[in-house]
Amino acid sequence: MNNLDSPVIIVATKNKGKVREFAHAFARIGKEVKSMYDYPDVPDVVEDGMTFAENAWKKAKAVGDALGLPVLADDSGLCVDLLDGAPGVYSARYAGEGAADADNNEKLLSELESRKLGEDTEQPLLSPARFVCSLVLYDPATGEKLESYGTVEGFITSETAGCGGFGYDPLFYLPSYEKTMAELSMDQKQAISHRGAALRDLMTKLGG
Ligand SMILES: O=c1nc[nH]c2c1ncn2[C@H]1C[C@H](O)[C@@H](COP(=O)(O)OP(=O)(O)OP(=O)(O)O)O1
Ligand SMILES: [Mg+2]
Repeated sequence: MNNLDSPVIIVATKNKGKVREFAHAFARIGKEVKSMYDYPDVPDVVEDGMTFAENAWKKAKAVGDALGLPVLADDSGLCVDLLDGAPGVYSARYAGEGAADADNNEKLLSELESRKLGEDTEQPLLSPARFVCSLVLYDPATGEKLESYGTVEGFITSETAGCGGFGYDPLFYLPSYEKTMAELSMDQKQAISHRGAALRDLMTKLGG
């Protein structure tokens, strides 16, 4: 598998936050990122897998085969201990199909608050949680598939803070920074995030 030799990396995503992060990461090694916004005719992929890895593979396979070009797919999400790992693979549609990030964040807080009835709801850190990212690089010419994985541990906090990042970042608190993920710079997020870790894992597996 040597498709990272190409000057253009196609990422099988319509998430603009992911596109920004991949563009930033790959720019460091002189690569341009294209996304599904550059290939509007590629149909949406049904993400009905039971795991992040399964969904990443579904996206990579469907888009790679449709384009006849190597692609990178990302399936990621948030797993919250107090919610037994939810929203997990349902993170993007936690508040319903087509939900906006703000709706999902609100749903997360209301679910956590309802679980904590009778306890001290004033406490700012509601539950330990982790972000998870599965990446799949797929080359339809050879059928080769390379998988990587990354996580980051934190806590869900009771009030949103910060306007960087995307998704659940404003509620994801990192004790070592005393900040939410949305208060970090893109470089800081990349250094510690599930996506940054999965990208480093991928680079290692590609041999550098
Ligand atoms: O770094 C992150 N910071 C905050 N939230 C995040 C992050 N990474 C994933 N998430 C959340 C957002 C979304 O609710 C779900 C991903 O769902 P996921 O299906 O992988 O992506 P998506 O539907 O937004 O775009 P696409 O499938 O086209 O890649 O997890
Ligand atoms: Mg999705």
